[in-house]
Amino acid sequence: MQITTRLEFDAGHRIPHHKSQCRNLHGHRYAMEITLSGNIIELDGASDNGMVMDFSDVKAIAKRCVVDVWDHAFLVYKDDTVVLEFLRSLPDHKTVIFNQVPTAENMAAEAFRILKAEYHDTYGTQLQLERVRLYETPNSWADALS
Ligand SMILES: Nc1nc2c(c(=O)[nH]1)N=C([C@H](O)[C@H](O)COP(=O)(O)OP(=O)(O)OP(=O)(O)O)CN2
Ligand SMILES: [Zn+2]
Repeated sequence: MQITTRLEFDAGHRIPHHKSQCRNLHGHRYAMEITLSGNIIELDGASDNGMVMDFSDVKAIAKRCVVDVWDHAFLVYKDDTVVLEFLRSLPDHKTVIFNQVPTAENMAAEAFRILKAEYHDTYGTQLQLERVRLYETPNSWADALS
């Protein structure tokens, strides 16, 4: 069985050497879909009986580990020195430094890497993270898969 839940956040970024307008500083309303697989919990009386994992618990982990970190931050590539220097000049600015250019692909891969370690198979139901889908716009997304 697979389940998917969706969270949204706002962030700024740029793609430094992009051939077109994405080299400019700009932002997106990102959406992130988390897909988990596992057997359904069968435990009479448990809050999550009949679920792979409670959606609220799936979201709480994704929020704490990724969304709250990236929301209303500027996501900057570590070698984008001119922008990094500028961001460092702003007092208390929320900046997240990426080891790769913050494309939808690299963001999905980074979110997957972070979250994979956070969803634990506590009931022995083979629970595991299957996919992180990161929408950069309503029309374009990247999938990081297990
Ligand atoms: N494979 C990828 N291509 C592009 C990425 C990316 O992360 N992966 N990112 C960008 C830019 O960040 C840009 O902001 C998005 O590009 P684009 O789809 O052209 O933007 P639109 O506003 O035209 O998108 P709509 O879907 O029409 O709203 C570029 N390419
Ligand atoms: Zn963009």
